Amino acid sequence: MTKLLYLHEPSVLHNLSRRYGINEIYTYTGNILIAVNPFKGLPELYDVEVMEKYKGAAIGKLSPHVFAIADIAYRAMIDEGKSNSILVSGESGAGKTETTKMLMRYLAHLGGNNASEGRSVEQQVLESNPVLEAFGNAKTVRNNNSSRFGKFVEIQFNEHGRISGAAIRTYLLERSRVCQISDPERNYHCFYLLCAAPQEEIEKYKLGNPSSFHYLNQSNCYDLVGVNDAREYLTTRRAMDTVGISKEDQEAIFRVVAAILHLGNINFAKEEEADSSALKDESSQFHLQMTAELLMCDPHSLEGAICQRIMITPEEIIKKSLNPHDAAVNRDGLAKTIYSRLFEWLVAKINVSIGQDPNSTCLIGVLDIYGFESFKTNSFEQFCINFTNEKLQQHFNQHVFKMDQQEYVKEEIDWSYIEFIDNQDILDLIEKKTGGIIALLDEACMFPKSTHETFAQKLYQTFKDHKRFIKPKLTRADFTIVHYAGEVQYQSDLFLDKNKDYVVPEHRELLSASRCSFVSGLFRSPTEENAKPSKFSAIGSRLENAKPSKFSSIGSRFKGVLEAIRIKCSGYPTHMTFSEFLQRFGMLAPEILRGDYEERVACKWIFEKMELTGHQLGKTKVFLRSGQGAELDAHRARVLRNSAAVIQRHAKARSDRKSFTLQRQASVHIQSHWRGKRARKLYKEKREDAAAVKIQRNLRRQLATRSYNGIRFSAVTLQSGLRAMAARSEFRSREQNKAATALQAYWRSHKAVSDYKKLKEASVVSQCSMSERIAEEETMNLNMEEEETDDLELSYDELREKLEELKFHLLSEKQLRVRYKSALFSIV
Ligand SMILES: Nc1ncnc2c1ncn2[C@@H]1O[C@H](COP(=O)(O)OP(=O)(O)OP(=O)(O)O)[C@@H](O)[C@H]1O
Repeated sequence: MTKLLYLHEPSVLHNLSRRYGINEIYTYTGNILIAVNPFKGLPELYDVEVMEKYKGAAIGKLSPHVFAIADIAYRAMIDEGKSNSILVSGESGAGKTETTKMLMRYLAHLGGNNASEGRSVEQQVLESNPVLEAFGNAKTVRNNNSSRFGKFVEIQFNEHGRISGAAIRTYLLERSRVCQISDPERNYHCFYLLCAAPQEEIEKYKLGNPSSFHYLNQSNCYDLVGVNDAREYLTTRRAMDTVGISKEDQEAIFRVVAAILHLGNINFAKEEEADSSALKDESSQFHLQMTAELLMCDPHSLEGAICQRIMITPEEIIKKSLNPHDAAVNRDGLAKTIYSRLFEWLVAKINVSIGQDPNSTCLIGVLDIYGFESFKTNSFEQFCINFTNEKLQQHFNQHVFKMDQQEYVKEEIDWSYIEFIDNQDILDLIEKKTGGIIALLDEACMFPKSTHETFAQKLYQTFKDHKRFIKPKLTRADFTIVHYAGEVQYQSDLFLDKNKDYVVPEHRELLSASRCSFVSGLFRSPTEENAKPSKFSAIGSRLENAKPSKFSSIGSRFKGVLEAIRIKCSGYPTHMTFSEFLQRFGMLAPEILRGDYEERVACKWIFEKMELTGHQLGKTKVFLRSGQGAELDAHRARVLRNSAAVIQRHAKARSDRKSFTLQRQASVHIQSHWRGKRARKLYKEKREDAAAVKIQRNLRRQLATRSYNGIRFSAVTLQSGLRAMAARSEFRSREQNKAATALQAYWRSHKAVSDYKKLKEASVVSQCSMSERIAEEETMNLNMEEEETDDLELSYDELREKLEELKFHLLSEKQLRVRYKSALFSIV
């Protein structure tokens, strides 16, 4: 925004709307971040990756973002060891609460713990939100879940930059809402939640439809679109459990909430006696009974505390009856007191549950407070809110501008006075100890006879010539203040009642005597105890404490934004002493640092080297134009980055070398082991192979031997078989030969026998024939010669001899036969 060529409302608006059109909802204005509510989820804008990107990133390097603001606050806290605060401001519905949550999420991301021991602090802060919202938020015209209180969340860090505790402080709870609402708004969520509670609780507290209660039926809005009150009731109960509120305390809390609803239904009627009132009807009687029952106090005392007022005068104590109107105002006062005490109790309980770190060195505060408000009807709440914003604006002016200009004079630098809206006169008008609006209001509250009209008259009288105060025409009790952001007309009618924040003594007496320790405990705060009964702590005067320690804001009323841009562009927002400057930026020119130069000269040289112009060098300080600090920081970051790179390179090289050597050693070790193992394995394998070869060889040999033996055996067997066969065949053939020989012999002998027989037969035949022939011849011879008969006889003898020879031959044939038989037998 500070770089816009023309700086006026249209160009700023145009810039914002163009950026909004491309979902760039954030815009920088110097160190202020303007956030435009997108009214739609942009989850990609807030995820963890985005957080990581913004971690330590130089401002302006990335798109403007709420994380960048949190990052600056955190880094500054770590670097300088100083606490920081971030102010989140804007009108209702602008997105303050959402932005606060984002800031806390980012801070938790940077400094969060691992939460190894139960829930982390940041988690507990976020978990307490539903409780705070149920009791401190309500539907307004602009926001269905509008926070009706200001909040300062203090996140404490330990020396290591880790979150070590947190505290929530609340401001300006809108008390009047408890008794008064206008259509279409709602009262605090908790009333509707309780009316939607489970049936047994409804019966226990004698509740019913919200429309039956005066404090709720002043508006026609009972339900919220998309919100289920019954479910929200259970969620709130669960959140109460988480925060550590016991079941008894929870029961007491809702009993008190129910009592307030019944209290609102107690109505009054005029008594016969002037200026006195009594309960209007039976219904009021019932509600009084119920209120007393729920608050566990005496119903008569309750009635007395509402319808009467005790006046303490130096002479005596007077009990004054109140008229019905005043009794109703008194009743509402009691309701508001109880409710605000209840809210304070819840905040205190949450703080105990979250836990503070007493040793915390630094903190980051996030102040979530309404911005400037101007409505059709502006009452005391708007007055307080606008006063707060005036104070914040003053702080901003002081911080950025007023103090600067004083410094310029002191440092004798060249500068021209820059006009700026100094709101000191408005602050004087409001808060001046004597005669300021708040002082006059407190004064009016102290006088029983004062009315808002007498108060207004006093204002008109006192400030008739004040240029920031206007008495509007045609009104008797309104007044207008010209705030830095514009004119606002206030209606003073409820100023007195709303400013009376003191607890009426009768109310305190009544409730501190409650049989319920929770209720009596609400009215037993040490500060209250010490307070004098006649004094009260007016809300208006208490506001002065709302001061953040350092200004770093997000958003502002539009006029404030323009003013901020203008101031940013015109002055010298950054100053630092020469030595601070040299300490921070000396590294940009180390050669100068090494020389023994005067500090001022050294600073000048650095500017020359960086080719920066527009700055100023005072007597002891350097004054930088807007953006020059960031520019120098960017150079410094570059030098640091480069140095860091060199250091890292060396460190990495060293550590790498070391780890390399170690690794090498280790790998050698491993390799040698490996080789040894491998060698052993190989050797083993070889041995196994060799053994296998040997076994195989042996086996083969065995096999060969066995088969050789087998073959030999077979051969021998075969041979012997063959031989036996041969022998047998030889033997057989010999036997056969023998037999054949025998046979032949036999055959021959047989043949010889047969031949012999044949021969014998032939010889017999021939002999016979011969004998016959001889006989014939002899017969012939005998016949012829007688003497030849003797010869024949002789020849017969001879024949007989021959026969004898043949017989001999026959004998030998027998022998042959025997021989043959024996030969035959041996063959077989
Ligand atoms: N950054 C955001 N992204 C998306 N929606 C947002 C964002 N900021 C605000 N909203 C929407 O706007 C609504 C109102 O925001 P929020 O309650 O934070 O306003 P507020 O300024 O705290 O209002 P009030 O002063 O009334 O409490 C939220 O409920 C949410 O829907």
